[in-house]
Parts: sequence; structure tokens; C-alpha cells
Amino acid sequence: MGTVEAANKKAIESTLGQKKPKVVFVLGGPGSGKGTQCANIVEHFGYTHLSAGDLLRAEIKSGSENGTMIQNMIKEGKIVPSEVTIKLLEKAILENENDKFLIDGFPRNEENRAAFEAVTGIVPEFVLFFDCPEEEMEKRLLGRNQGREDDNIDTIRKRFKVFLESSLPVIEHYNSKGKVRKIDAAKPVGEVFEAVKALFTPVDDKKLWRLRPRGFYVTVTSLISSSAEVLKGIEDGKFG
Ligand SMILES: Nc1ncnc2c1ncn2[C@@H]1O[C@H](COP(=O)(O)OP(=O)(O)O)[C@@H](O)[C@H]1O
Ligand SMILES: Nc1ccn([C@@H]2O[C@H](COP(=O)(O)OP(=O)(O)O)[C@@H](O)[C@H]2O)c(=O)n1
Ligand SMILES: [Mg+2]
Repeated sequence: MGTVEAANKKAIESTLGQKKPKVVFVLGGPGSGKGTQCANIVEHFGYTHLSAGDLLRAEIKSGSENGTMIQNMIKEGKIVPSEVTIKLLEKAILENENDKFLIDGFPRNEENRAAFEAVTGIVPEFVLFFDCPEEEMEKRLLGRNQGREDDNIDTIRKRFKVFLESSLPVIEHYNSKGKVRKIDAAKPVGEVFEAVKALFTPVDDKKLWRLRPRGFYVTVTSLISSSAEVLKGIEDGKFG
């Protein structure tokens, strides 16, 4: 690495270190509904959605020197070298004023995971894992209609294989650290989002809801007992 590049890397590290963004990794097989649910989370919980796949596709479109390499990897369902993807993610995080990010479709293999941790020092708050059977994912991908070059049956099969061999171990890694929140993603969009919502609703809000009736009852009970005391006091002639 040249000195300019090394200096740039250091600058990014320290800036990201200062920014200390809150990150949730959104993982799951191709077609499990990551993008769909991220859009819902953004709308309700104020996160910024960063899809690694979208960033890579934008890089191809921008005519970057890596464009052809990225395009070939995506067509083959392979995982692009971490260096490329991490640079795009870092840039997107630094350019955005928000401090809460959903990182969708990353880390997709052990190399992605270890490199991101080493370069940015960011540890995810938790990992949202959309669990969905292959046959359902296949049906969704074939019906996605976004004109994606990788949504054809040959590439889809390759992507499933990469998911099982390379991405599931990343989920297992985070599971062993108690970071995985698994969601049944085979259900309809609205039902999946209900399960997602429960994970994002601030604990304080949940506590408030649980405490509200109790607090209410405590107040009512003490009002009743104090009025009973007053009544008894009147009866006893305490108040004149
Ligand atoms: N729960 C769901 N039930 C049925 N179809 C879904 C569901 N979630 C997403 N889809 C559809 O499946 C396709 C893939 O969803 P997407 O969010 O792009 O998945 P991913 O980002 O995980 O590949 C899209 O056409 C989307 O509209
Ligand atoms: N971390 C990542 C994410 C995506 N990709 C590439 O981008 C492709 C599409 O990723 P995506 O996240 O948009 O795909 P879906 O899971 O949303 O269908 C993957 O199959 C990989 O080829 C990658 O190389 N590295
Ligand atoms: Mg997606």
C-alpha cells in the first residue's frame, strides 16, 4: 500500500472511530426479504439503509475501474473482495449524517466479517437474520423483476451454494456471541415486519407500556385508600 493510500486509510479509520455509528447487520439468503424489510425499518425507526449489493451495482454503473470485475463476480454469484465492498460502505457511512445504519447483505463471508472489524473497529449492535426455505427464496427471486443479471436460475443456484458455504458460518459466528436475532422470513411481508418491529422498539417504550397499567393501578389504589381514610375521618368527627 502506498503512503497516500495508507494515510487515507488511517484517516477513514479515525473518522469512523470518532463517528461511532450504530450498526445492525441484516443477513439472510438471496430473496429472503432483506431489502424489503430494511425499507420498512428505515420508515419506522430512522435508520439509513446501506445494501452492499446496491453499492456494488452502483459502482459498476459509475464506470469505475473495478466495474468489470464486480460485474463478473455478481454474474457468477461470487463474493467480491472485501477491500472493494468495505471502501464503498465506509464512504457511504461517512457521507451520511445519520449515526444509525442497516448494513444489508454484508458480511457475507468470514473475510468480509474479519476485514470490516479490523478496518473500522465497528461491532454490530445485533444481527438480523431472515430465515427462509430455499424453495420460497427461489420463487421470490424468479418473480423479483428488477432486471438483475443474477436473478436467473443458474446464478440463483450458485448464490444459494455460496450462502450455505460462506455466509451461514458468519451467522453462526455471531450466534455464538449471542448477537443473532432470527426471524421467520417465510411469512407474508406484514407478519415478518411485526416480528422485526419488536426488535427495534426501544426497551424504554416497552417498559413504559408494561409499567403504565401498574402505575395506574398504584395511583388508583392509593386514591381509593386515601379517600377511605378521609371518609373514616369524617365519620370519626376528625374534620370538625
Ligand atoms: N415476506 C415476503 N413474502 C413474499 N414475497 C416477499 C417477501 N419479502 C420480500 N418479498 C419479495 O421477494 C423478492 C425478494 O425480496 P428482497 O427484499 O429483494 O430480498 P433480498 O434483499 O433478501 O434478496 C421481492 O420481489 C420482494 O417483493
Ligand atoms: N457483501 C457482499 C454483498 C453482495 N455481493 C455481491 O452482490 C450480489 C448481490 O447481492 P445482494 O445483497 O444485492 O443480493 P440479494 O441477497 O439481495 O438478492 C451477491 O450475489 C454478490 O455477488 C458481494 O460480493 N459481497
Ligand atoms: Mg437485496
